[in-house]
Amino acid sequence: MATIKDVAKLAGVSTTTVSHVINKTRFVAEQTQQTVWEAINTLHYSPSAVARSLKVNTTKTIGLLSTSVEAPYWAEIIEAIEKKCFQHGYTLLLANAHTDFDKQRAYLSMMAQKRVDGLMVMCAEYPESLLRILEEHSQMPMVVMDWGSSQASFTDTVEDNAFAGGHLAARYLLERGHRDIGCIPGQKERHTGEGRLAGFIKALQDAGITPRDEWIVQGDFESESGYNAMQKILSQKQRPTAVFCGGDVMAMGAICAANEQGLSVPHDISIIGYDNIRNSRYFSPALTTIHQPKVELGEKALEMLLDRIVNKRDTAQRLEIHPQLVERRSVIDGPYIDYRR
Ligand SMILES: Nc1nc2[nH]cnc2c(=O)[nH]1
Repeated sequence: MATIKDVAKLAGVSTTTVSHVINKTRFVAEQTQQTVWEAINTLHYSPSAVARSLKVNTTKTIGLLSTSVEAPYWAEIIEAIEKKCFQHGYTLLLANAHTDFDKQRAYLSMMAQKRVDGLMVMCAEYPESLLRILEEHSQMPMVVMDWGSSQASFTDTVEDNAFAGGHLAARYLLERGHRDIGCIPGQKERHTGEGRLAGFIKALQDAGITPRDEWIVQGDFESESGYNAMQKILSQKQRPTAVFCGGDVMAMGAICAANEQGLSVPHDISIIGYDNIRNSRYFSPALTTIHQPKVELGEKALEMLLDRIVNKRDTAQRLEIHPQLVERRSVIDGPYIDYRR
């Protein structure tokens, strides 16, 4: 592989001049620049990022400590981050730790050793042990993307207003004349599980309805859990007329369970999801859902992190995104439509 010395020799200049041409760090005469680039192209020389990093003390690399890329929700956020990183000339280093603490610790240490310029964190669950090691690594500029309203002085955060989104979903069902409403939330340990459920419960209580425990069946954001939870809800003597699923993928499982029991969504039971994953428009029926601004979440988080890196900001910032209702075909009017308050 050609080295910078080979390029300098072929171009008849010093290695310092080659370096200045590549990095545009000092004026070099037009003709000399051209000779150097011709030598670079002839030798297929590729400048060493390692050597550059040692010189300028940045690696132009962003680390992402995440959960998985398997679920569409994560995939859409990570895609947005990766695109933005590319636009800004950064390489994204992806570390899926699957809520495994040993893996999270190992990856954090690798990111630190690789001298990433900044760290994005999307670990889904934040037990004390994880928070402690994140704080231990807070010499790296950091943004935590899914930690809700939690405030920490060592990192930037993004508030996704999960409570407001759950409230919005339940309010919509109430306004469409449903009062017997079930829920399949994601894990309580996750802000998107607990926050969305809390908003749902509050909306029912505000409408004078006591949520029925037997209609709130725990899911885990996977389609199988939505399927099993819906089977459990439908096996009861009295059934709800509508169900709020705390994630679209669980809604997909729930629709499948209803269909297999000979029920039609929305005519026999209405279903509303959350996330507005790309494919939810192609569910059968097209899913009414709460839009989580995933692209905005990824982009805003990265921009906040770059601000920390480039402008050396060291005070914590918090940005917000806001969920929105997307009406499609999986909810119809319930039996109380004429008695709405
Ligand atoms: N799969 C998955 N989807 C989500 N949507 C919102 N939160 C989550 C999560 O933790 N996992």
